[in-house]
Amino acid sequence: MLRYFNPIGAHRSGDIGEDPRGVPNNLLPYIQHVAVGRRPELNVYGVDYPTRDGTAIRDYIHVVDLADGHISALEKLLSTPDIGCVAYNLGTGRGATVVEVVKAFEEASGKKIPIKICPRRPGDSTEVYASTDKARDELAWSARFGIEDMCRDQWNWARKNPFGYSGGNPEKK
Ligand SMILES: O=c1ccn([C@@H]2O[C@H](COP(=O)(O)OP(=O)(O)O[C@H]3O[C@H](CO)[C@@H](O)[C@H](O)[C@H]3O)[C@@H](O)[C@H]2O)c(=O)[nH]1
Repeated sequence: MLRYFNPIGAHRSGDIGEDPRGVPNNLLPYIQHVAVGRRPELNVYGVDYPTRDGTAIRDYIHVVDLADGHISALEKLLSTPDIGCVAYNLGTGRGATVVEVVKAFEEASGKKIPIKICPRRPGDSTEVYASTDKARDELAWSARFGIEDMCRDQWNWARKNPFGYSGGNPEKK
C-alpha cells in the first residue's frame, strides 16, 4: 500500500502534466492557472495556522519521484514472497507552506501570483508530512527532487500547454 502525500510537478519534457477539468481544487494546478492567465488570483485558505508564516504545511512530492517509488515498491513486491499488505509513505519528509510554494513558483516562472486571503477551508489540517524512514530502509527509495525542481517542471508543462491537453481554451464557448 502506497500512501501518496501531495504529488505536483510534471515530466521534465513538459509534455506530460496535470490537466484538471473545471476549477482546480488543489494548490499547484490553481497556481498554474493563475500563472498562465486563466484565473486572476489564488485564494489562500487560511493565514492563521500555527506555522512559520500562518499558512498550512504539506509534503509536496515530485510526480517523477512518486513514479520511481512505485518501481521500487514493485521490485520489493516481486522479490519478497508472502509480503502481504505493507504500507509505505511516498513523501519527501519535508513540509512547505502555501506561501513558500507560491514564492517558489514565482521564482520558477518569473510570474507574479496575486493572492486573496480567505478563511480556512473546512477540514484542512495544519501540517501534514511523511515519515520516510520505512520507504528508505525497506524499498531503498527516497525522493530526489525539491520544491524548486517541482515548480520548474510544473511551469515548463504549463507554459508549453497553458490549456492542457485540449490545446485550446476549454472555458471559451
Ligand atoms: O486554491 C487553493 C488550494 C489549496 N490551498 C491550500 O493549499 C494546501 C494544499 O491543498 P491541496 O493541494 O488541496 O492538498 P490537500 O489539502 O493536502 O488535500 C489533499 O488531501 C486531502 C486529504 O488530506 C484530500 O481530501 C484532498 O482531496 C487532497 O487534494 C492546503 O493548505 C489548502 O488550504 C489554497 O490555499 N488555495
